[in-house]
Amino acid sequence: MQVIEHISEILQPFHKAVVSIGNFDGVHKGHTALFQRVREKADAIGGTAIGITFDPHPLVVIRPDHRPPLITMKEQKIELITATGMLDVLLVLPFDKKFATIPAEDFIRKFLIQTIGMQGIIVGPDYAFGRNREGSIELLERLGAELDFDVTVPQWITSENRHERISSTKIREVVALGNVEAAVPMLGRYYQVRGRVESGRQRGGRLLGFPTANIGLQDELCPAAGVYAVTAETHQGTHLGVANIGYSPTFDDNIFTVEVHILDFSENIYGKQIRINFIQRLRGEKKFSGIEALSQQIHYDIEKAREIFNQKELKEKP
Ligand SMILES: Cc1cc2nc3c(=O)[nH]c(=O)nc-3n(C[C@H](O)[C@H](O)[C@H](O)COP(=O)(O)O)c2cc1C
Ligand SMILES: Nc1ncnc2c1ncn2[C@@H]1O[C@H](COP(=O)(O)OP(=O)(O)O)[C@@H](O)[C@H]1O
Repeated sequence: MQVIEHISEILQPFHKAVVSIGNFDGVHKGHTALFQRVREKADAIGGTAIGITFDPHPLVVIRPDHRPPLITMKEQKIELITATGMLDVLLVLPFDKKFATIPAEDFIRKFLIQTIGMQGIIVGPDYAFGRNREGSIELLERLGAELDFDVTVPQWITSENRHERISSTKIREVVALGNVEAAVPMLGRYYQVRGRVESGRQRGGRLLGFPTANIGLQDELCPAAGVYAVTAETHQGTHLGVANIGYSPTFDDNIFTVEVHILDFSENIYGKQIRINFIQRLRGEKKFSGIEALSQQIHYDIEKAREIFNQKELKEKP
């Protein structure tokens, strides 16, 4: 799949472009289903399957106070869309205030038709884009009749066990509540955060006997404070781990951290990139009477996490 991040790289329209446009935050199963339809339609006409997304998320530019926490940052979004194997081209359009003022009709005529060569578009049932969300399905259908492109609006995709439609909003809700398991059928994978290992308060290893790799989050969605069974991906591969999110109330410094103790691991990974995949929530954060009580509880957390990994058979193949 070709990734294009600057419009100037598009030198001529694509051959029979079939497109889907969206933020695709999370690249969840609903998004994958749309890409599948794009692939099928492109194959049917011998055309090019194209995804169009924006960076940063438009709300970050238009209404920063209403910006949603992101399920996937740009890098992971591109990786996941690539991994679906369904698209030929992904356009990641730089979104800024000027872009936000383009009337939807101009965007369709000048960009989608003239620049891209669009012959078909597939969008979800509530999709609208462009200034003031003028780019409605009605507008697409009206211009489709005039300019001769097809508009396909597939049904909502629902998750198998929840019977409700899959959406980035729903995924944000369950993850924010710590119900990371509920996100799995919607995402088709575990919820993941990524970051560079920063130095913390030097308590984990020395004081507690459980060193933790601390990472800082920016715009990402953060699971509710608490303790989780996780897998941690380092440059060495995938390991089992226990993560703690919150303020470590046993100590009084009141600093928010996202940290992971990686099981059976003793390397210095300061400055390295790691990824944390959330398998299951174990408990909420608690204030303990002291270091010994907290340390004992972390032992129990690790036992519980190992049981979960064994049940899920994550041990051999996390
Ligand atoms: C699995 C796990 C569970 C934890 N649970 C708690 C908790 O319930 N309450 C708490 O105050 N701190 C908890 N901690 C956080 C420790 O207090 C924290 O790791 C320690 O302060 C080290 O911080 P540092 O990495 O910045 O040195 C937990 C840590 C881990 C790894
Ligand atoms: N099993 C492990 N899990 C996580 N980090 C580990 C582990 N073993 C060693 N480390 C290293 O130790 C560091 C954490 O030690 P810690 O005492 O908690 O200090 P800090 O306060 O800087 O987090 C990690 O950033 C990592 O480089």
